[in-house]
Amino acid sequence: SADRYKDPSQPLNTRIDDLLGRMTLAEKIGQMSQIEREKATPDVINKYFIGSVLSGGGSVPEKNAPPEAWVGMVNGMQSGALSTRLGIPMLYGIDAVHGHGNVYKATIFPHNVGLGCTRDPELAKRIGAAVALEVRATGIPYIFAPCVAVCRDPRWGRCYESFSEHPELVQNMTSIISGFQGEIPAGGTLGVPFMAGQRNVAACSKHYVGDGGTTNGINENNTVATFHELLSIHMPPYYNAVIRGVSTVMISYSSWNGLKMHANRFLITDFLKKELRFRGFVISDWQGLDRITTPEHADYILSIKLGILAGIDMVMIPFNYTEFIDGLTLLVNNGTIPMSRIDDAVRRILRVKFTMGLFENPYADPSLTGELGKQEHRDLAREAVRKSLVLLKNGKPGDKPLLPLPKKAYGGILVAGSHANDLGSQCGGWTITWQGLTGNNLTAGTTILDGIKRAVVPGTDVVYSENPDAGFIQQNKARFDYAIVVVGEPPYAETFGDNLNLTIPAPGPAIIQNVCGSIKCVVVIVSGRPLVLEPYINTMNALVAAWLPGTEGQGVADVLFGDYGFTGKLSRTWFRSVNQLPMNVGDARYDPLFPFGFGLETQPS
Ligand SMILES: OC[C@@H]1[C@@H](O)[C@H](O)[C@@H](O)c2nc(-c3ccccc3)cn21
Repeated sequence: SADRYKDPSQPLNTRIDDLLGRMTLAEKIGQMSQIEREKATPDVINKYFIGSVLSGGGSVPEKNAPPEAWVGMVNGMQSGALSTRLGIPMLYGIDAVHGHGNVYKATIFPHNVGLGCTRDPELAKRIGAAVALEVRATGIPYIFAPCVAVCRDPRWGRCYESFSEHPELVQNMTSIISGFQGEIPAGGTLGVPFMAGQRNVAACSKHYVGDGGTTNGINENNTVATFHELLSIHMPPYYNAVIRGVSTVMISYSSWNGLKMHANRFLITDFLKKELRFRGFVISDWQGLDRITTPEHADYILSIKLGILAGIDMVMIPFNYTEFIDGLTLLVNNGTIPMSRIDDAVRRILRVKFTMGLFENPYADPSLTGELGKQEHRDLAREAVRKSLVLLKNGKPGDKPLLPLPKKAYGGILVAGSHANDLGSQCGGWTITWQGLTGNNLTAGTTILDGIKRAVVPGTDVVYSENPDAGFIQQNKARFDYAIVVVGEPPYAETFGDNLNLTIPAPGPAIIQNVCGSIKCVVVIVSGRPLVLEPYINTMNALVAAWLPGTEGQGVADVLFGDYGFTGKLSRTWFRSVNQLPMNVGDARYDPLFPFGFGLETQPS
């Protein structure tokens, strides 16, 4: 019979059943294998029937690769997949967690901690749609986003990837999935994988489950919680993600009450697949199987057995693919893993690939390359920056408000602090490289200082000094109308961001004390999370949390100078001292410097 699986007019399950029925074990296991692009030559993809390829953080075809280079790379790999006996297209995945972060000149949006402060699910959806277009500009149809972690301790290095400590706010921001994948139309079926068309991407809600609840925020560690606490704090965003038709779910490195999530059959199969009726595919994290054992990779056969039997469908291997393929083949052939488990995994993978139209559209749409870094997307990102900033203080007690700042400053304006003129630091981790970069050469964007200079009336003297010394300040303190001090955290990702003291890195505190001690100042904090502020807050006239705004630094000036009012509200509790942590809204003992939901407002001037 003609290959019915190739006929898009056939019902979805007919296509899946027809194709599955034709597949050898090797072809099935190939579909469950995701490898890193460094290993993914067309020949390897063809020979091992590889179903998916990824770019790890910073893994690019060449430095500053243009969209065309990405398209060429992905299409080359795809040709390897389509030349196999059954011609099942491969699925290329990448972390587009605040815009297409790995790609030179992509629009970088505020990280999720800032988006949570906008309280604007519609904005998040618009951002998702824009990110989907920038990802498609590079020929990629699948992203490992959104992270729907409910970060309960800001000492966690990934707290900025979480929309909020409050599960309901995270649930509301899952609207970004409907931006990435498109909105399920009225009359459409909720709760099954959905993708509207070829200007959308398949999404991945991560990391299932409880990644944001580990002890002391230690990355990949243990989340101690009753089942009720897990369901009420960490699980809610997955209900919304599944209903919105999220195509995939990624498993967390962390453990729940001492059991590795990657080996948790109850939560992956019995709860996510059966109770929540998730119909897409479950993907491991990078070497997630290896890390089931301590030390990691100590018994890879055991890892494969536990992970696959738990219900993982696709494995982000990502390098030792022959070891994985051989190991899984052995476990099926010796009856340890039943063919029914393999068929469930492949069925889910094929459902996503058929649903997203990958069989009909395996190659990139070259007409979309112009979507990367498009001004319209940058304007959207700038709007998101404006709405994400939170005004925490505006004038000392008894003083009149300092913000909005006057655009005319007769004596001039002093701008100080490393983060005023550092595009990389304002973007944070997952930007160009995995850990992110400092400096201004990493990609295209505008720094906070650029924005300030463009906002003030022409001729206004804007003096930038990264770390002005006491002498300079004494000589000039009568000169400047006011100062803007921008300090914060360096870029980081994952474990590198774990931090138990959460102090503003030096010389930030000294700059605050030196400048604000002599000149009226507004302090802008560029960070992935709340930091220790209490010792300095009285010297500041005004204080703004800017989070990790991304490439559109002008959005900061837009609200500082009153083109737009401040509207942002804290998505996280701002603690007084790390000794209080973890401390979240709703806790019996709750004594924050600024509570969840706090944010002063200003009117546009
Ligand atoms: O980039 C792919 C995935 C990403 O989607 C996950 O959110 C994240 O947990 C992650 N960590 C690594 C990773 C960790 C350590 C060394 C090398 C890579 C890889 N990845």
